[in-house]
Amino acid sequence: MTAPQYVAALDQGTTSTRCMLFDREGRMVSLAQREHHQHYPRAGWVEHDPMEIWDIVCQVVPEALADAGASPSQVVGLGITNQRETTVVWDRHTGRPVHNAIVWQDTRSSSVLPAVAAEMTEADIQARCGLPLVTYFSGPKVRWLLDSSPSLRERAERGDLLFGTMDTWLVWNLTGGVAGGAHVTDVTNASRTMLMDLGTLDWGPELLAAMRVPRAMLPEIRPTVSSFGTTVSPVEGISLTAVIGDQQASLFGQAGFDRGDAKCTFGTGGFLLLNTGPTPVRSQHGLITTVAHAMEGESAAYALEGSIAVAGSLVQWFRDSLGLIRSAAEIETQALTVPDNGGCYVVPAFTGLYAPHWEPDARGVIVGLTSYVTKAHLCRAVLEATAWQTREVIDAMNADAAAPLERLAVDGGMTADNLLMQMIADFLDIPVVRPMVAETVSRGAAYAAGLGAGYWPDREVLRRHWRRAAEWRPTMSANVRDDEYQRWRRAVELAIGWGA
Ligand SMILES: Nc1ncnc2c1ncn2[C@@H]1O[C@H](COP(=O)(O)OP(=O)(O)O)[C@@H](O)[C@H]1O
Ligand SMILES: O=P(O)(O)OC[C@H](O)CO
Repeated sequence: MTAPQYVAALDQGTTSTRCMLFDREGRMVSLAQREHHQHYPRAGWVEHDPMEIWDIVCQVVPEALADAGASPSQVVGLGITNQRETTVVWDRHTGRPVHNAIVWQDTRSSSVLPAVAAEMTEADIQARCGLPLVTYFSGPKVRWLLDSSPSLRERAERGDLLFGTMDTWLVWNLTGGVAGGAHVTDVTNASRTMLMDLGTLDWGPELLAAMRVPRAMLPEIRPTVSSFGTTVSPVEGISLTAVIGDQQASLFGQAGFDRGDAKCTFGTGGFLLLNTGPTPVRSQHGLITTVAHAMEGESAAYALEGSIAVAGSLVQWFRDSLGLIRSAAEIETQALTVPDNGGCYVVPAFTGLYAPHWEPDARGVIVGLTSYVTKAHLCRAVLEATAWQTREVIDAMNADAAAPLERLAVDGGMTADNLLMQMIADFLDIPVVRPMVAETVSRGAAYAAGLGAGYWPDREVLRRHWRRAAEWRPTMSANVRDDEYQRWRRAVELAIGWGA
């Protein structure tokens, strides 16, 4: 009997790293997962230790293989998916990072934005890369790092330092590191750096000049599904056949291959992506333009994205910083004990507001407090904050897109919360559907890697794996919805500018 074959996904996320193996029917056969530390050296700064993350990768990949009883030769391909924008700079000779990774949520680069804007107008930047000039993306983070030390800039210009998002850092280490690791990224990750020109899908010289990023430190950009090398560590001989940013991966994992397909992932943040097909669509309503995926030999598919910085992380803050709940799931049990928010609204603008506002100076507010308000009302307002933020990005998406979304496909850790899913259906006034497998990020990376390895013949086969697990239909009256939305908007107005 021949040994079974699998495809693997390595998902390096904001809070944890997971490795999963999938079989030909798209079933997950093993999972290994570890969390890494979050470092908050100052208010607004968020860092990860790239060496800790690499160590975790060295644990979870062999563990996932062992869990499935599989040898590396039984894995036809590995797909890497990752938290996007998070910036790593390391020395190509020693393999050591020169600084902790600067995480996508980190706002320290606000200090360099005026200098960038002086070299290139915001409108020009957005026209070239599809992104607003804010701290979220990698380019300003690299500029902050190199501006912070003349010696780092000198080493970067000499070609001694390498830049990468998490995918690049991991592929370089997986393929040998200082002993000849591949310095590569894929087009979805590159589209988040603010350094890639959306027209050419290559590094844009004008953007590099504005961000003062030397070309010598940048990886080669490849299609999402293509050859990224072969692993030499922590296990030998697995082909890296796909790399894809995690939010694009969940669109792919929900079989969102074609124009008009959309999904929203609710994890640390919330990310709504609409596949707009082979032509980039420029938003007039505060969404960003990004690459959805690119298959070797085909033109790229683009997406409109509505990014919400704080979704599940508000629940974590309630649990870990305020200690008001013991587990994330308790937010729902508490919220279910009251019929409404008691007049209270939470706008979690911890790192400013992302789409559709892009207000870096916004800060979190809780409004409507009276002595009537209890912990349960606050818990309800926490969940409503995610649902209203989703309504704002859906409104922007519907205003930009040819046709309004008729239903919303969802995934991510927060979709375990039935009350939240019902709120989203109510606030958006469309059905919300959740697929059977909520692990759509890893699934998307596995799909891409499996297509690259010829494990699956085409995307049609994968589309058949999608199964609906649950659906929530709107039940709220239009009057209540409209009144509540007005109150939410007033709360948002109070948040905007608070941190200026
Ligand atoms: N039952 C729940 N209700 C509300 N939020 C939840 C629930 N379970 C998990 N979460 C939130 O979901 C997030 C984890 O989701 P996950 O998709 O694993 O995130 P990520 O991939 O961004 O690390 C956490 O921020 C957590 O607070
Ligand atoms: O790792 P996640 O799931 O929090 O996703 C983070 C996003 O990629 C940030 O853009």
